[in-house]
This record gives sequence, C-alpha cells and structure tokens, in this order.
Amino acid sequence: MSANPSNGAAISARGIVRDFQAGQQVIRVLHGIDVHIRKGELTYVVGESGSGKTTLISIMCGILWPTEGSVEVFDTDIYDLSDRALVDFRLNNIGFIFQQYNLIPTIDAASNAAVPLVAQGMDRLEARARAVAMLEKLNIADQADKLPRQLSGGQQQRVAIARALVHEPKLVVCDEPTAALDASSGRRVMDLLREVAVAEDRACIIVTHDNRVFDLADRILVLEDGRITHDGTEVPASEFGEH
Ligand SMILES: Nc1ncnc2c1ncn2[C@@H]1O[C@H](COP(=O)(O)OP(=O)(O)OP(=O)(O)O)[C@@H](O)[C@H]1O
Repeated sequence: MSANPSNGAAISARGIVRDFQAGQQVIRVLHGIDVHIRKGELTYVVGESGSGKTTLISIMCGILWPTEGSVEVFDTDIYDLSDRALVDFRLNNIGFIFQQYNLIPTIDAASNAAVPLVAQGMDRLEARARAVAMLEKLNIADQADKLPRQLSGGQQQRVAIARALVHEPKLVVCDEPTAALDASSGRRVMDLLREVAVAEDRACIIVTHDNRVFDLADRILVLEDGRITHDGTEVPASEFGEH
C-alpha cells in the first residue's frame, strides 16, 4: 500500500541535531536531519545499533529535546509548546511503544491498557471495557485480570501495545515492537498497527531490526552514524544481515 504524497506531513523535522554529554566530551549523535513523515504511511527506521534511531524517534514524538532544529507534529511546533501543553499534546495525539514496557506493576493488564483513557478523563469502567476490546484484538483478553509480573515478556509487550493504541492516537511511535514476539505474533502486531495506526490522517513510525516484517512498510529510512542514508520503499540488502 503506498500513500498519496499530497496527503501532507504528519511530522516535519528540520535540521535535527542532538548532542549528548559523555564526561568531558560532547558526542554528536544526530547530524542535522531533515525528514518529513507523510500521513497515511507506515514508516520503518532501520540501521545499525547506535546509529541514532531511538534518539531520532524520541525527538520526533516529543520526549527528547533536540539540541538544534524543530519538529512539527500535525502542524504543531511541539518544542515551542510549554511543558504542560506538550504533555497534553502527547497524551491526546501520540501513542508510544518502547523497548521497556513500563507497565504499572500493581494494576492488572486491562487497567494498564486503559491508562491513556483514564488520563484523558474517561470513566474507569468504560475505559476498562475499551482496553479489554483492544486486548481482544491482540489475542490476550484472557490475561486481562493478571498483574504484569504474571505475564510472559511477549504478553507484557502486547499489553504495552494495547495501551499505545487504545486512545486511537494520530501518531504511533514504536521502538522494536516485535522483538519479544515469535514470527506469527510479530506479523499480527504489525497488521494491527497498520489497521489501527495507519489511516489517511494518521501515521506510524517503527524502529525495527526485524527483517521478518520488512515487507510491511510503506517507507524505509536507514540511519547511519546519525544521518539518513536511504529513504525509499525498498530495504537495502545491507539491512537483511544481523545487527
Ligand atoms: N542519554 C544519553 N547519554 C549519552 N549518550 C547517549 C544517550 N542516549 C543515547 N546515547 C548514545 O547515542 C548513540 C545513539 O543511540 P540510540 O539509542 O539512538 O541508537 P539506536 O540506533 O537506537 O541503537 P539500538 O539499535 O542499539 O537501540 C549511541 O552511541 C548511544 O550510546
């Protein structure tokens, strides 16, 4: 499925530089990246370990400030917002799936998946019902009453995915969402991300090393040492090796 380029940008990142302090040294991790993520696209970000993928998507979704540059998400200049307004913007527009699932240990799977809805002010019972419906799509509704520690790694990951999608955010950003899953669960999650997160007015960005699902992307960006070296619909052969 390819997107209509005239759909407009979901994300416009311009001149993104990111430095980190390491002892006395400043390390430049991103070197002036310009990237426009179109609405209606499932975009993968691939590249060697340490190339800057997590740093880039964290900046694109409003959780890590760039050293230089600007990021517009659905036409809002997110680093121009006050801290409070940025928190609200993220809550209402962005779903995250990160490598650490960050589930709340003391509440069950359905309550974890319901967190964004409750944070938005939805009645708890309704939020829970919607969360269970999302867990059903991910084939783990039978685990809804379990605490995170009673779930396997793959099940915890699916709860984290349900939590990212439950409020139907316009932008979904994922870091290795299939890493803990077997091949068929991985494809199922990718299919679900496409179903829920990719629509005319939405977008989804996924960092992945998982070459089993490379065929599902509309667009692939390759990062090398903090620069984009490939931007296309095909994955370069170099990305099919082990990282
Ligand atoms: N908070 C930080 N402080 C210092 N250096 C950092 C910090 N975060 C990331 N880095 C460095 O920035 C570089 C890029 O890291 P990043 O996590 O973005 O890479 P990545 O491509 O996502 O890697 P991986 O595939 O291993 O997750 C690495 O060299 C990393 O050590």
